[in-house]
Amino acid sequence: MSSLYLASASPRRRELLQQIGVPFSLLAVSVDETPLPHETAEDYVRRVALDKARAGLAVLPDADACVLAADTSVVLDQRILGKPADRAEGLAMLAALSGRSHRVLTAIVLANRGACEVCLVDSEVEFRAIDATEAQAYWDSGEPQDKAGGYAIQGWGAVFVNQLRGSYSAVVGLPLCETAQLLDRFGLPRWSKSAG
Ligand SMILES: Cc1cn([C@H]2C[C@H](O)[C@@H](COP(=O)(O)OP(=O)(O)OP(=O)(O)O)O2)c(=O)[nH]c1=O
Repeated sequence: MSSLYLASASPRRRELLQQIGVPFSLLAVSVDETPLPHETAEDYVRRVALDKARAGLAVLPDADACVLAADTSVVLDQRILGKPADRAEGLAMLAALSGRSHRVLTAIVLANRGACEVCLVDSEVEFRAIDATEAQAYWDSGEPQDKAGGYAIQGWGAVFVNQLRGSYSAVVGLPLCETAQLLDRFGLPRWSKSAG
């Protein structure tokens, strides 16, 4: 049976994959995450996830192994919100997200040397209004800094979310239902397959 490498430095993705009982090793990859001019948000997350998977395949220690990679972006009015570069950008993101709905796009890629599958998961998150004092306190907590859109639904940021339509695990960074389906297609083990 071939082994699986997760091409990610995200502790969230690692924890989510562990949650469904998948044996895997980690691969460190680094790709350029700058959006291309006129690129749609959907094309952007797909491309970046594919780039991460390709970068993983290029450094695979085992030629028969598979690579899993993902990319998550918050999208507001077609605008891609990545990780905030600094406090000012983080506060501007929270102000823009306050009191309205946005989309969270997560693309996952599972690939080996002979096959490559991509899946895009689109979720909608609605925030209640956030005032400036609360936004500043939230930024100062340190939680938003390495998160797309400058918040974490799995952390203190949960208090902003009054509605979610879609996949909670996709918003956190790895859609588990779709990931399990891809793993099954590649014949890779997860809890229900290995049980018994
Ligand atoms: C919206 C949202 C994002 N995030 C995180 C998930 C991702 O780690 C991060 C989006 O950035 P990504 O570039 O998708 O991932 P990453 O750089 O953290 O990790 P990798 O090495 O796999 O490229 O934002 C949350 O943890 N919670 C949330 O609610």
